[in-house]
Amino acid sequence: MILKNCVGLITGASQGLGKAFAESLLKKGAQVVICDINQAQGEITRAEFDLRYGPGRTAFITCDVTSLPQLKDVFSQTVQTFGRLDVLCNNAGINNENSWERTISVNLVALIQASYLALDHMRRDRGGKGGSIINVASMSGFVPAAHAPVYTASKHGVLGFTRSLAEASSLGNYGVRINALCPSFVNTEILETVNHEENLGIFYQFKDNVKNLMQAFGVLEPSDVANGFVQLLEDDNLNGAVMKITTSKGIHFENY
Ligand SMILES: NC(=O)C1=CN([C@@H]2O[C@H](COP(=O)(O)OP(=O)(O)OC[C@H]3O[C@@H](n4cnc5c(N)ncnc54)[C@H](O)[C@@H]3O)[C@@H](O)[C@H]2O)C=CC1
Ligand SMILES: CC/C=C\C[C@H](O)/C=C/C=C\C=C\C=C\C(=O)[C@@H](O)C/C=C\CCC(=O)O
Repeated sequence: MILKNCVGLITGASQGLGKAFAESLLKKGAQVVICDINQAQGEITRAEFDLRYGPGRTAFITCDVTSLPQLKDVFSQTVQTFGRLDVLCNNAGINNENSWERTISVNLVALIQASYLALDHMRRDRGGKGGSIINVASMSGFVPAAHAPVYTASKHGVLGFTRSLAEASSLGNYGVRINALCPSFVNTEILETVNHEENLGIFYQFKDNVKNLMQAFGVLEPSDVANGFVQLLEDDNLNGAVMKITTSKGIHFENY
């Protein structure tokens, strides 16, 4: 996909990885819609992008991705504002074993809902122009995590859903590529959750285990992951791919 002039929608993009993904699209000449439950930070990020990349290329929409009406409104506003939708990145995610139902709602259910809404706009077999969906999973889709069993389950679900929807898209000639991104630990706010019992709940006793993992495996920067994000978008041969990004091996793919 040529990213210049494309339109990308990224969930949970007020900060962290989503913000880095949005910026990588802007650098390629695309237009972006960033949506997030954190309105204050989202407005700050939009203003920052307006200054850096010019006004009118970034829209921010406040949205709780677990609300289907709000999610539908984001897609409608995206097409109303920029005329089309070429890229969806399901990035919004939380790590909370206490509110584990919400963790599943944000990390998996909302990702599924948004993927289906994007397909409604993109599918060539229904008059769309095709497109690309990137679902943000995690290396916890491969490595057990005593501190976060439900978070881990949500990311395993993202991988299964992504690979299966990609198969459906291929067999059904949707013209939509659907791939997964599995970063190892990245220097963002979510890493802070390991220090809070309100996040880890009964698994707080294992907080040192995950800190040892971070020590062993290292911590990436968002820009390292954004490079993989762009590769998944620009390489039209990739559909159903599971890209891993680690400090030890960099960008590589799971061969199932
Ligand atoms: N930081 C890391 O070590 C890794 C993160 N990931 C994944 O990357 C994605 C992005 O997380 P990070 O940028 O690292 O953390 P982050 O906590 O900085 O960013 C998450 C963003 O999602 C937003 N968000 C949370 N719940 C939402 C909701 N209901 N509706 C809309 N937005 C919501 C937050 O406001 C925040 O802006 C997540 O899916 C996470 O699981 C995957 C592997 C490693
Ligand atoms: C607690 C913070 C919340 C979320 C951060 C993130 O989603 C959780 C990650 C959990 C585990 C990360 C494991 C990282 C492993 C590596 O970096 C690899 O180098 C070693 C593991 C497997 C090697 C297989 C391979 O690289 O293909």
